[in-house]
Amino acid sequence: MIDEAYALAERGSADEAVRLLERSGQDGEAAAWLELGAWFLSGQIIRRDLSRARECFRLAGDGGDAQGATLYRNFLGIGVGGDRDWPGAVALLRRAAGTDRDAAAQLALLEAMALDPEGDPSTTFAPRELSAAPHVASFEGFLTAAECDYLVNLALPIMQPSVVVDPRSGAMRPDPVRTSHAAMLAWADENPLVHALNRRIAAASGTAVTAGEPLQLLRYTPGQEYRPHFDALPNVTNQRVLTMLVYLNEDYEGGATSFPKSGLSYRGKTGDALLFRNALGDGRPDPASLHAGAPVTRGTKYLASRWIHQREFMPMR
Ligand SMILES: O=C(O)CCC(=O)C(=O)O
Ligand SMILES: [Fe+2]
Repeated sequence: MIDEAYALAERGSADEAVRLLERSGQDGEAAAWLELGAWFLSGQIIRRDLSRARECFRLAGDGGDAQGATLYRNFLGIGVGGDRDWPGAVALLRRAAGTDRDAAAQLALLEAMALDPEGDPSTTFAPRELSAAPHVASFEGFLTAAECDYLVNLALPIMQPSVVVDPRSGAMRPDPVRTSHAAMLAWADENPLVHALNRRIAAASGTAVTAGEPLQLLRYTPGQEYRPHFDALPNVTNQRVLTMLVYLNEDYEGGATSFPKSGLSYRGKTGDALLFRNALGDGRPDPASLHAGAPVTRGTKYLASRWIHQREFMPMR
């Protein structure tokens, strides 16, 4: 039936393909709702419609599809395709935790956090200033060791060679400047635990959580590095003004984050975070923000990286 829907869409009958998936969904085929939700989310076969995607994932989950249930819960926790309902997302997580090990792991970590009813940290963060130009600050013990382990285990099965933004075309492509592997936690992978960590990053950096690009989890094995580069992009109107890095482990050698213009070099312990400013007041890249991840010489370095823009990065409706 899903093959049939694809065949219809390829022949130009996308509306008919949608109706076919809807009919199978109504007949109890939960996988049809999941498929249709994916179509509405990607926008490749039919026009992107995030609220319809969210509704399809809800129907898939209600029909017993575990992936649909996960996607609906993630969208509810973030606020994609409709109102954000944090208590609702946590309640769904609690209901799933009996049979779903990942849901149980998320719930245990969330319950150990001091969060307000919206999922924002109820504590404040004290940065330690490391350098004024470029502006760099650290937050020691920003994530717990258990939170770091959770992120590493989440990333391992979905790691891909890292990409960079091509400054001419704007497209993402692999480049020898960045030889690590990375997992990008887009909305579908931004589960309530990841979302709570993104809100912690937003609170500590004094930014809106919607201004962040998807959290990236990076893995560097010996010889891999991120050569000197700027996170800020030339000629954009919604600049990547800040970067937050969180060091997820410490049992490796080499791999320090360094700022060649100021001579600052930082190697966080497990759970430490580094926040730096990439742009000048007017949004132009700050030349002093040049930085690098030095080659790892032994062991494996795991890092979480979040690029933060001036305004909302991607509309959620
Ligand atoms: O690996 C590092 O220490 C630097 C990572 C980095 O520069 C980035 O993710 O933008
Ligand atoms: Fe960077």
